[in-house]
Amino acid sequence: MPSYEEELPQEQDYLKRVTDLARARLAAQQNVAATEKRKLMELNRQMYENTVHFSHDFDKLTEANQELGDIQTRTIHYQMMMKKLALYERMIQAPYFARIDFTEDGFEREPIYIGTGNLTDEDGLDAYVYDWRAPVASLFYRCEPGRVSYTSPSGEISGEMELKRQYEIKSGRLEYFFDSSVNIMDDVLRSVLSKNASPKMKSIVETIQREQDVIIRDLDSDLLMVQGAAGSGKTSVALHRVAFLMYQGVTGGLSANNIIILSPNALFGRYISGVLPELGEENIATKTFEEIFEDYFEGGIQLSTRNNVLERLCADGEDGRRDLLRDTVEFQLSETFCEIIERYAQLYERSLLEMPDVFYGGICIATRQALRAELLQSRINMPLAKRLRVIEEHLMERIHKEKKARLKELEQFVLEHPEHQFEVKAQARLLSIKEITSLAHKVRSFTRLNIMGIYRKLVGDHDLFRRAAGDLPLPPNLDEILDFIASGLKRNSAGYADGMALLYLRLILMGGKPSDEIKQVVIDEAQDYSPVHFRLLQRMMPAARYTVLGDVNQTIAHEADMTLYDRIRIILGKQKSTLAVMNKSFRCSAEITAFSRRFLDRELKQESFDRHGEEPRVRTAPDAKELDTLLIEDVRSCQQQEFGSLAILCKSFEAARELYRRLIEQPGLAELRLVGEQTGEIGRGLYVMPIYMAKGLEFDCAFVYGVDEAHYHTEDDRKLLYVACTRPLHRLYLYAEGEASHLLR
Ligand SMILES: Nc1ncnc2c1ncn2[C@@H]1O[C@H](COP(=O)(O)OP(=O)(O)OP(=O)(O)O)[C@@H](O)[C@H]1O
Repeated sequence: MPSYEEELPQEQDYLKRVTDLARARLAAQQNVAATEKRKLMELNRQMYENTVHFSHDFDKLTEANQELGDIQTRTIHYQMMMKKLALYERMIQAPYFARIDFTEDGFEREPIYIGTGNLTDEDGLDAYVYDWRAPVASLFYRCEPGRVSYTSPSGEISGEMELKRQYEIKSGRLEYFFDSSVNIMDDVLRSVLSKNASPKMKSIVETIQREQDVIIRDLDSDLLMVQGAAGSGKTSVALHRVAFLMYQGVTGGLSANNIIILSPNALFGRYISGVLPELGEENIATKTFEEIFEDYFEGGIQLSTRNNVLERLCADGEDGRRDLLRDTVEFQLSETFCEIIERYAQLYERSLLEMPDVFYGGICIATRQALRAELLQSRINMPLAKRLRVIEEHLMERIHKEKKARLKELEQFVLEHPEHQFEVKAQARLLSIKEITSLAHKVRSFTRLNIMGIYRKLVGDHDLFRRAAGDLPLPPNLDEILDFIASGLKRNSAGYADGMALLYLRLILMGGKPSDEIKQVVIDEAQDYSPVHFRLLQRMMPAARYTVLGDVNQTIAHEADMTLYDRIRIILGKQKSTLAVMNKSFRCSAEITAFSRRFLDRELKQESFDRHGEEPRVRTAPDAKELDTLLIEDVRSCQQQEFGSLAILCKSFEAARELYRRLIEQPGLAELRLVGEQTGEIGRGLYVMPIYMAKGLEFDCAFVYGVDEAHYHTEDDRKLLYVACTRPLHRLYLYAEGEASHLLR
């Protein structure tokens, strides 16, 4: 076998060829792109001038419309050019990170260099670098040298893998390379994981693990679910999978507007926003359910956020009130509540929707019976709101038909009553307009649905609620729950759980907005969603495929176990569903993972990647002042050790704010920042925040404050501690005033 020194010149030579080629490509593409840009700008200018000039000429406007189509096509083409330019720029810096030598049965040995994009020669026949998403690259992630096979679009391909090599290339220079075995791969991963946390999530393309790769490349499942321990790479896998599905775009797969990523809050959305661009893909906007609500209600109802509910559930307060809020929210987001809303919607249509006789000029143009008959005869699978619109149109047509005759009557009326302002015809027309306007208003009072009003009627009338529920199981404290909901409803604003129920009611009564273009829905932190969320998605995007990732041990203020995944499968109703499990945590050191294990459901195993650090420490003090002193000491010590991101985690925002006020006074802690609902982004530095806002994020060091028995003693608290203790990569400290909670034992 040739030695490192013998191989080095060949490798350097290959790198030079590849970077030279990337440079040449970049230069050529830059010229083409510059010409294309000029053309596009010229077309845009012409289009603008023509549209202004011909704004009254229909033919010219049609022509302009066609031009607009051309511009859009050229813009897409231009964007693809820009993507290529970015790829060549990346390749000049580091064109590949791995190589495998593969001899396909019946062919010659071929070195396959793997990077974040494809690079071929001019005619596209010889590949210099393969994209990590190409089928052959899966050998690098899944196999050891020896007899191997991979799945390509044309079927299973077998052969011999002779070499598996990794490279460190910086600024176009080969720093070193090594031939990898399992142990060496682990060393590389250990070195990657030992680094400090970064403010934005990073790509893991060079160290994707076998079980992660299987999930990333799955093309068979309509519903792919992943239960993964904290820090096992769920979010990373989700984003690499999105990049993979977009790569399939070349062969008829997905573009950015075919994918939606649901994120628990805006802060998390921003944290993950760097990964796809780093992989050379367009970023995909993440959405929260609060934003989806806003898309439908368009500012008509102000919705309070889920974080707001979590705060009320986690903050200090009267236990009874908190329990009632928890019961209420749990019930509102449940399957039963959805079922009740569905039954209520039917009841509303059949017997609660009141339609009066409609009179015009003293004549009945439609009786209530006729209107009801028309409603029932209309297409039953059309949402009620649409059928009512048809009725409204019919009524207005009838009114317009009678208008002339009615005008004659009104002229006669005006003649008989001489005390009017204008001449007879004008006065009659004025009366006619007023009459029709008021009638249209009356018609709309029953053809236009007021979702908030309909919902308020349901939750405000206990008998009606029970009637709608029929034989469904109801909570024992239903009356209390309904009073609690009704008292919280305002005219133009709603709590988060009300909002989800309102959205569900709206989709049933008014139908969804067409969103056939969404083909893949990615849901991270799935354990935070309830049946209503999955039912909403099912109604909004029935044809989409789903990737759902969660950890039932990380629920906050509600219960979840492995049956969560069965329920998701049933609600989404997908034929081909798969549940994968990822147990190994890559985020925390082995000591932190071992410590966090005490908060886990025993049935779910959790392993740690073999990376070691200091043991977590539980610190206690008799009063808050002394406890603060210990905390400050630890924070300073971590800062001196050059840890860049530090988070002090409290049970609620209220507790975080109180601690913030005390600490900000301390010398040397001026950079401390309080993270709340309004915080857009967090970078390196020292933060204090509620645990529920730290979900999905990671820090070098975490300081979990206030873990005394009084604050942490329930099952919910146990899960909250699990979330908090699995945030740090390197250091974990916990602080209790008096005795620490028994949950820490
Ligand atoms: N194969 C890998 N190679 C390198 N780093 C990895 C790998 N898998 C995961 N990581 C790292 O582990 C950390 C945790 O990953 P990630 O946030 O995706 O986990 P998670 O399961 O979503 O966590 P949580 O349950 O807390 O939401 C990140 O820093 C990520 O970069």
